[in-house]
Amino acid sequence: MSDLRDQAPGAAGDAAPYDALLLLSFGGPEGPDDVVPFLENVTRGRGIPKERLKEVGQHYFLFGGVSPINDQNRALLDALREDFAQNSLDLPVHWGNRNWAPYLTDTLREMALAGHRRILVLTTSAYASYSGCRQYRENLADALAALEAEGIEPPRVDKLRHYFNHPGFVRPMIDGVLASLDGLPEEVRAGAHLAFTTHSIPDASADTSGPAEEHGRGGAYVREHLDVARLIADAVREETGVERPWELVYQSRSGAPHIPWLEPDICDHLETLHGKGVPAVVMVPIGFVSDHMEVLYDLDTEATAKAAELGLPVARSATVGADPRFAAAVRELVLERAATERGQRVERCALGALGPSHDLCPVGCCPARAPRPAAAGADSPYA
Ligand SMILES: CC1=C(CCC(=O)O)c2cc3nc(cc4[nH]c(cc5[nH]c(cc1n2)c(C)c5CCC(=O)O)c(CCC(=O)O)c4C)C(CCC(=O)O)=C3C
Ligand SMILES: [Fe+2]
Repeated sequence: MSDLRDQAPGAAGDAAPYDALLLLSFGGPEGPDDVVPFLENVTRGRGIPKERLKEVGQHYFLFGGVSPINDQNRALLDALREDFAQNSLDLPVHWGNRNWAPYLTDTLREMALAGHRRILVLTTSAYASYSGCRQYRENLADALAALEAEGIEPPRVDKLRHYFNHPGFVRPMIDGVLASLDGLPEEVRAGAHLAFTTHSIPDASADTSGPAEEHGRGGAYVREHLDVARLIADAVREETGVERPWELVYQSRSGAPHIPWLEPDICDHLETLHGKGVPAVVMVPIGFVSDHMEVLYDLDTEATAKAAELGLPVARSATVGADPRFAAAVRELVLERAATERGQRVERCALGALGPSHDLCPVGCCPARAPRPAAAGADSPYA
């Protein structure tokens, strides 16, 4: 039976009970003097070897000490505001980061003082994992605790569901792969492999990613990436009429060498494919929402140099960035969640085999090594 309230006039642009959207991201340095303090923020208490930090610092210095992530978030903010305005969704959009200015606590304080009481959070991470989900929820809990300590009533925060399988996230990447294939020399195009790539994480955090009942080898993190990779590979096959082999591989490993992280690494993978006589490869960075430093350095610089050394033609396909289809997807997710919170039944759009992700992370979802308070989940100490 259809719920009449679903069709109520005016409901299309109604974000109630939410009164603001918060874009929550990683943050990055904006000049050479920022690089070391930024890396200190990122790695505080996380046991990254000094050598690795020096190396990663060099990646930033190679680009003038400027991470691309902040300008990409500014572009996403513009795209969201434009999409909301064009679709009569009256919802202010704010921005705060985990590791660099504008810091999350400062943004939340401004939002609370401006009177926002129910805030919906969009993170720049599409998949389940400790780094991409729970750690942001811990950051939210820390920020809310800081406001409380200042005598400010903390607003209520909810987090949008994972959007890895939303068509507004997947479709732009399909088009990116098609464009990359077009850019390859014609004689190698049909034989090109697709190498889907994402951030490596420790095996132990992959295995415990997602809700507890989904834990197991690779966990939700690997399963979600495999689902997106298969969706893109299927669409590309349908649209080009060519069956291309594909694999999910990893990049940007850090941590101590004796701790197992997800493999194979993209560079080793390129070497393996070259050894097998594969004529070309499209690297598809499905793990990244925009062209982060991991994309500019680890793929466009390091892996591309490796391929040149091998004499293997490669292309790197586009990330979603501020694509208007992604902005529209965020609007749909906001309206979906708002309607759900109002007790209405809504369609939850999702492609692939896994279905729409949960709204509320259950207890035991993507656990931390050392438990800490996390907001916007079933185990949140806040309402
Ligand atoms: C899964 C995942 C994402 C994707 C989801 C998401 O987007 O959140 C992501 C994103 C990002 N990671 C970033 C940068 C860094 N990540 C590091 C370290 C680590 N990342 C990890 C995982 C992830 N990271 C892990 C398990 C570590 C080990 C230490 C720890 O357990 O915390 C380090 C320390 C040095 C190093 O070891 O590499 C840096 C500098 C930037 C900014 C890039 C820019 O400036 O454009 C972004 C978007
Ligand atoms: Fe990272």
